Amino acid sequence: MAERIRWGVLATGNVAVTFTKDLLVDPKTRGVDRLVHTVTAVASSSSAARAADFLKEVGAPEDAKAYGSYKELVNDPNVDIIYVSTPHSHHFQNVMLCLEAGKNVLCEKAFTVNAAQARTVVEKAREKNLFLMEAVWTRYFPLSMYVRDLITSGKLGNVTRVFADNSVALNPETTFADGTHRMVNPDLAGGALLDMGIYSLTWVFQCLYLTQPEAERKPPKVMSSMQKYEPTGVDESATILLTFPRGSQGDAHGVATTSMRVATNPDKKGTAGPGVRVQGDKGEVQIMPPIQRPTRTKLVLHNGLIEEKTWTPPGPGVGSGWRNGFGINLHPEGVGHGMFWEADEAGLALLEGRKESRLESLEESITIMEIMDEVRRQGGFTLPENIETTDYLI
Ligand SMILES: NC(=O)C1=CN([C@@H]2O[C@H](COP(=O)(O)OP(=O)(O)OC[C@H]3O[C@@H](n4cnc5c(N)ncnc54)[C@H](OP(=O)(O)O)[C@@H]3O)[C@@H](O)[C@H]2O)C=CC1
Ligand SMILES: O=C1OC[C@@H](O)[C@H](O)[C@H]1O
Repeated sequence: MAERIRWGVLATGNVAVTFTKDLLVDPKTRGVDRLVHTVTAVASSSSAARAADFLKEVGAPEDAKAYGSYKELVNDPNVDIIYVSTPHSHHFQNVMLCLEAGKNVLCEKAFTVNAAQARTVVEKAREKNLFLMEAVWTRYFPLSMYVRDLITSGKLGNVTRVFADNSVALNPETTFADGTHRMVNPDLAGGALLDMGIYSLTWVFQCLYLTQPEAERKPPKVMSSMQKYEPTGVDESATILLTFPRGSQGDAHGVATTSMRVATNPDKKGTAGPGVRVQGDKGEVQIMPPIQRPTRTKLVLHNGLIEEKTWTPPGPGVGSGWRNGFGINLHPEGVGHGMFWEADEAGLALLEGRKESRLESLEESITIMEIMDEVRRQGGFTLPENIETTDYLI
């Protein structure tokens, strides 16, 4: 008999809609029979009416509660785990609120705005013996598992280089002309690095760090360059060179790039080539963009083997559309978005009593935040003090 995971949703913006619709897809459609997800409550800081509209929009059960404040949500005894989907500027305060109230948490990326905040929430989760996970959904795709298996099985040989680019030409002066959108607004921790660069770093890390035996994982050295978006001072592009020490094997290099000025996928059809290249001495695997939700891979080996694969998330999922904040990206009917796989990992952890994800430990989330801190330091980019603080203000 499948066990029920009772979710609370904190904030009702774009990604919350997508995530919650995916959450409510029957897990059997993806071969999961140990659990079933349900939504028992949602909170909007705008109003209880907005929360009620959200519940209708996502097709939540009739008896789900709609709250007009996050505090009410974290105190609901019928919630096992809370999905935090505010802008990253607010993750630290919101995650602390949940943990202080004794709730398990799945928090959207970027986990926090800096490593000090990440360390603080991790300490709090451990002190309270609660589950905590950064919602980097890409890691949980079967496609990602395939790529990691190619690396650990030795099929690519010794993997010593990964290129990963996540860039979307957003035309920020026009798209975000008034400077208030979270992508460009420093008060909402705007900038390409924290929002999109995290996926480039995710690919580099899941290929060059997660695939190493735990005891041998070492943080990389960081060199980077950053370009600012003049109207608001956030970063519009970041280029990062990571050197992973590998002892006698020789170092491995990761090149992680991100930009809101140019595009990985200019025609949105993948014609321009891969967004990620994972290279070993026997060949490479390419991941076609968008790299946060990839559906196509190409394996190219030195021995002449070429293998292209398509990885469509099972449906019914969001079906008619995905609101990504910059417009609507349509998926065909019957195709899911793919956020359910990360929810399954969180749900299984609750059933098994685990306090962390198996595919991204809290130490790894902190290490990646440390790298983003260093990239911002090298680029001379700080966020407002009230966002960078580790003081819990609520
Ligand atoms: N995994 C993924 O694919 C994606 C992840 N994300 C991540 O999710 C987070 C949210 O992104 P997204 O949903 O696009 O953002 P939205 O702006 O669409 O939604 C954010 C929500 O947060 C709440 N909120 C609380 N305080 C504020 C504030 N001061 N300003 C704005 N909103 C506030 C609001 O909900 P309410 O009024 O109900 O409280 C708002 O609707 C980000 O951290 C982003 O990185 C985003 C897109 C895709
Ligand atoms: O996580 C994300 O993935 C999709 C993008 O559109 C969005 O900016 C980002 O937050």
